[in-house]
Amino acid sequence: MEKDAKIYIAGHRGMVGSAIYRKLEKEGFKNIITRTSDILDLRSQQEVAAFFVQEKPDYVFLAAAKVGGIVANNTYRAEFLYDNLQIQSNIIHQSYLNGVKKLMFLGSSCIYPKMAPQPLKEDYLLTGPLESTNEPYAIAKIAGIKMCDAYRAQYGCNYISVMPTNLYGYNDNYHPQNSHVLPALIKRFHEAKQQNLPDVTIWGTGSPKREFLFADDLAEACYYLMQNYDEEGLVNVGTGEDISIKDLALLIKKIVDYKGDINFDTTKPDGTPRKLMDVTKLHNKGWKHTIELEEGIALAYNDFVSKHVTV
Ligand SMILES: NC(=O)C1=CN([C@@H]2O[C@H](COP(=O)(O)OP(=O)(O)OC[C@H]3O[C@@H](n4cnc5c(N)ncnc54)[C@H](OP(=O)(O)O)[C@@H]3O)[C@@H](O)[C@H]2O)C=CC1
Ligand SMILES: C[C@H]1O[C@H](OP(=O)(O)OP(=O)(O)OC[C@H]2O[C@@H](n3cnc4c(=O)[nH]c(N)nc43)[C@H](O)[C@@H]2O)[C@@H](O)[C@@H](O)C1=O
Repeated sequence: MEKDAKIYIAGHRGMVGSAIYRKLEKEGFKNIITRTSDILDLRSQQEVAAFFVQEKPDYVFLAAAKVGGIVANNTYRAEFLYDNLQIQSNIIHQSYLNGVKKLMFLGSSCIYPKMAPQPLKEDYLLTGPLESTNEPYAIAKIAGIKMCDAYRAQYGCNYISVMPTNLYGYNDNYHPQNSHVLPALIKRFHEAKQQNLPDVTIWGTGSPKREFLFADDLAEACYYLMQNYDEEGLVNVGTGEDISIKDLALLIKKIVDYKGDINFDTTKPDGTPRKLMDVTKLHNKGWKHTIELEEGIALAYNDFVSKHVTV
């Protein structure tokens, strides 16, 4: 990307979009364009078409999506399918019509089959049934990958698909029901400490394993791949290491310095037992994460405390 190129970050107020924005600013890009969802509803074909005709961006980071944790995905199944299909279809198609030079589509590790062998290699896509709690979201994300590939095959568009593992970091969503596990537990342990509560409840059995990447590391990877990767298909972005939810809870408890007990609400879903990314392809392309989990959680916790997040 040329330093004066016009770059559109869709979803720039979100956790990932804001990290990409910071990275591009740090690298000296001055022509970054953004719109909040109240100004531009990316589900609207008319609004997105008018925006692309007006702005004619050179490059697009597609980091806008309907996003949430296991319960949000399972509850708002229609919205996770409709919103994500609309947002990504509108942006990808208008990018084609308006001559965007390169587009990055962000998917998720939940696109892989629930019981796929571990670690998850890129070619396990569409080899088995999906995890039911996030099937609508995963179907939308798989459609996004296939749409990028179809526009590459038929029209020669340089659209790439990046599959991040579970993310956390600055500007995360701390909603008690709709967030992902890591921000949910930061908030719950922090509030339990403040209120001297005797215990904290964790959803599920604690046995599922997840891999976590700090959002600023993902932004570094996105920037690197935008410069150095031009292939069809998908590329995993993660750390290649995972942790059980129980051990994650113990780590957050330690960082927050909460002294009470932990118990488990097994009426809540566990989701996929494990989804560890195989990051061989990413490493072979020349990129590796730098922020380890304990350091990243401390950074996210400080961000949470500094903003006195309320929901
Ligand atoms: N968080 C995670 O653990 C993971 C995320 N991802 C992917 O990364 C990407 C970014 O996720 P993340 O940053 O966490 O999500 P956030 O919820 O933090 O941000 C999503 C952004 O999308 C925008 N958006 C949503 N709906 C609309 C709409 N109808 N019109 C316009 N803008 C809209 C929002 O804009 P506004 O603020 O203006 O309302 C928001 O800034 C997504 O594609 C997600 O699937 C992948 C793997 C894991
Ligand atoms: C990124 C990814 O995010 C979603 O999938 P997920 O990996 O299952 O994400 P999660 O962070 O919500 O849960 C991880 C694990 O943690 C457990 N857990 C414990 N206690 C809490 C808790 O308090 N909140 C949450 N949310 N989970 C908890 C929870 O029961 C589960 O076993 C997808 O829907 C999909 O959208 C997607 O791509």
